[in-house]
Amino acid sequence: MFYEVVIPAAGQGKRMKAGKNKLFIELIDTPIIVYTLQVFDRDPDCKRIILTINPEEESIFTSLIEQYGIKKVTKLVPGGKERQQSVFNGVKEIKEDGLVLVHDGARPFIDHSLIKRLTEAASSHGGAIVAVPVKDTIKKVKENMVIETVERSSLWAVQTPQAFRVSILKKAHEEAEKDDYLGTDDASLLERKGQPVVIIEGDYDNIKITTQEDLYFAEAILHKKPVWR
Ligand SMILES: Nc1ccn([C@@H]2O[C@H](COP(=O)(O)OP(=O)(O)OP(=O)(O)O)[C@@H](O)[C@H]2O)c(=O)n1
Ligand SMILES: C[C@](O)(CO)[C@H](O)COP(=O)(O)O
Repeated sequence: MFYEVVIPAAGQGKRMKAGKNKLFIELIDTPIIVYTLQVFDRDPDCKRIILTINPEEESIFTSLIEQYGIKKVTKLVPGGKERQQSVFNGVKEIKEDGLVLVHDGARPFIDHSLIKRLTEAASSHGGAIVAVPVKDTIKKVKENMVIETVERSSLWAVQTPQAFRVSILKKAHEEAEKDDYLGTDDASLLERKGQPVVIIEGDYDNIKITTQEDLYFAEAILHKKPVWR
């Protein structure tokens, strides 16, 4: 299944405390965002990459795309204050009502077989996301007091890519914008309107590089599975 991918890369990396967009931090010798871009650039099913960026970082992105020979980035789109706005700005660039994947620039460790399973599920259900079963016990806490232990067997830690029919995702974003609703992932914009979303079991290696600790997890993953090198 052919698809287009929107990669939100316009964040500030505040939790990384690196004083810059964390996507430019190098893992071994290559910036995080390059690993992510290369996965899709090398996927024959990927028709094009739409990258949403902070316009002040355009020259950095442009030189990385050139230096690493990334071919499928057809558009650098200005991101927004929130991830959701960055994604929507990217989705608006898509004219055909085919399949679109939304994938965090901060998640470099995904592979083509998982993408294939995801796009097949999305083409028959309208929306599909990657997730892994939660391993920790999760509790709801209020003012430092535990108020509820959440039944773990039904909990999944959601990742990206998230795959959708373009028209369904566009409508969900339009409605969320109209309702001033902000979600932390794109699937939540469909869920709130009763749209079906299926889960595909992914991989614990598919981490989102968010805080300093994730950098050494990431280097360990790269050494274990150099497929991304
Ligand atoms: N306004 C935003 C916020 C986030 N992102 C992107 O969405 C992905 C997931 O967001 P996150 O991991 O939270 O990145 P940051 O927002 O940069 O991190 P922080 O919240 O720590 O600032 C990242 O690739 C990030 O670049 C984006 O395009 N636009
Ligand atoms: C979309 C996501 O990666 C799914 O887990 C996550 O919600 C992004 O959250 P962030 O705070 O924008 O990184």
